[in-house]
Amino acid sequence: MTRDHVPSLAEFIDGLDKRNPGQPEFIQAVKEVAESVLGYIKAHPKYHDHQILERMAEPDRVVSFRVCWQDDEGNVRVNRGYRVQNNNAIGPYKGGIRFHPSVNQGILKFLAFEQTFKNALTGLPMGGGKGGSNFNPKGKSDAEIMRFCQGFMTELYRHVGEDTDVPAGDIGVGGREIGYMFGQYKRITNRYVGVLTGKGMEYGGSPIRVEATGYGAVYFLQDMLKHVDKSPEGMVAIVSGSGNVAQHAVEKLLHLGAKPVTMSDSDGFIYDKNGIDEEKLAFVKELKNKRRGRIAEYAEKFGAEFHGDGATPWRVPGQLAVPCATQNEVSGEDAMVMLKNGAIAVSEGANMPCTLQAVHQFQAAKILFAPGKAANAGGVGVSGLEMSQNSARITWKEDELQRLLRDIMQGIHDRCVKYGSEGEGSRYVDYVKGANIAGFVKVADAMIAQGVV
Ligand SMILES: NC(=O)C1=CN([C@@H]2O[C@H](COP(=O)(O)OP(=O)(O)OC[C@H]3O[C@@H](n4cnc5c(N)ncnc54)[C@H](OP(=O)(O)O)[C@@H]3O)[C@@H](O)[C@H]2O)C=CC1
Ligand SMILES: O=C(O)CCC(=O)C(=O)O
Repeated sequence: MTRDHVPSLAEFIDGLDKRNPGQPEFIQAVKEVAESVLGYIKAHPKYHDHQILERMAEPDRVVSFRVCWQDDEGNVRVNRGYRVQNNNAIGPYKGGIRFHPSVNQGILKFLAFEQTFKNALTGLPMGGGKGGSNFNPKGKSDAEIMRFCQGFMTELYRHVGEDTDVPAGDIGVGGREIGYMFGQYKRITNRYVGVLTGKGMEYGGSPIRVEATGYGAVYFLQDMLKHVDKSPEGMVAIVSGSGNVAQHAVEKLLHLGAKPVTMSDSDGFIYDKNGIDEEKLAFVKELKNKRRGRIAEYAEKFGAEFHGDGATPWRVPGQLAVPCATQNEVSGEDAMVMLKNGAIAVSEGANMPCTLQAVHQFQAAKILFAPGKAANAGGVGVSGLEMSQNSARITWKEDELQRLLRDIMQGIHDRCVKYGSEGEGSRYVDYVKGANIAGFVKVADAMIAQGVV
């Protein structure tokens, strides 16, 4: 690539594809960003001179390791663990750990790349990383989970630290797993530091970290609606997932007077025409967080519909959609049906839940569409605040954190509007473009200031 030739999208993706074979999710995540920023790079040649996008799309480091553990029958089991440290131009690497059988290097590279932009959007000093393992926590006993977490941290501890890389939870990793990993880090290093976020309140956690991702995604939805003089009150909301993010998205939708009617897990989804209320949500929390059961039980208990065989809820009519399960759960076809059914706003609680085809459908229809790197940044935002509290060895009050989360989400919305507005005479904001350019500029300027490294 010559210095005076900014690559076309096709040229850029062709090179990326060749360098990253068999990693479709990573290519997809980078392509979505490249679609937004290549024009901006053309207009600001310093970013091309410094090869910023090419550098951002090549992780600083990918660590892969063996995790050995023993199951309850005494069998030795082997899994693969990873940490992808994508970019630390604006702060220590930061991002969750995922335990799911689908985890591979390409999926973690996509998540670490997204995280770099997301963390920049929060306005806090955090670089981007992500880790995980192909370990399947489903059906494992508590003792097996503990032994696996200890095995995972026995290698990971060399690569993380409160000023180096600070992991947190993600799919399959919640408070229980963070506790076991924190205990093992402390045992190996004999140091009591904020090396992980999402910790329990008894040992350095932050108020509202548990709620922050789901609440934040709904705050972002509220801000997008407010920008066009609307509010979520009275609107029907389609939610997927039933884990941490989905539960708190449903909770905040209820606070704001919306009517959530669906939730899901990998077996299928429930459709409750009467609406999921506080009491029904309390049942889901107990089912998923304590008994670790399946969402189908909701349908039996409350007489709602259950659609099995891994069905997703996107054909259920509703004005609002908050996908909170996993990547690529909303196809282009789903998007068409949602638009036909009257969807006016989509806020991605999960990371990249919409395929690129779905994103293009929403952009073409000019509905309100918030990409995950903007909409679900509340979780990592409060993680950043947990890091600050740990450094100062204090815990702030819950209402202060509630206020700070609201401010962070408002700040992200404003940054998206700054770079994603269509211009005079139009109120339409392309939040994908806005989030990508705002995140890019912040990281890019820091990289340029720090030289060719
Ligand atoms: N936790 C956080 O703070 C943040 C999470 N996110 C993103 O939000 C999403 C959900 O995370 P979180 O709620 O923490 O995870 P949880 O593990 O708490 O819940 C995940 C939910 O998604 C479902 N799910 C997972 N994988 C699949 C799949 N392949 N197909 C269908 N359903 C699936 C799970 O069902 P089942 O139990 O059957 O697998 C479960 O209902 C992820 O994309 C994550 O990256 C983003 C920002 C922060
Ligand atoms: O809280 C964190 O550090 C990261 C949360 C996360 O994994 C994400 O934002 O996708």
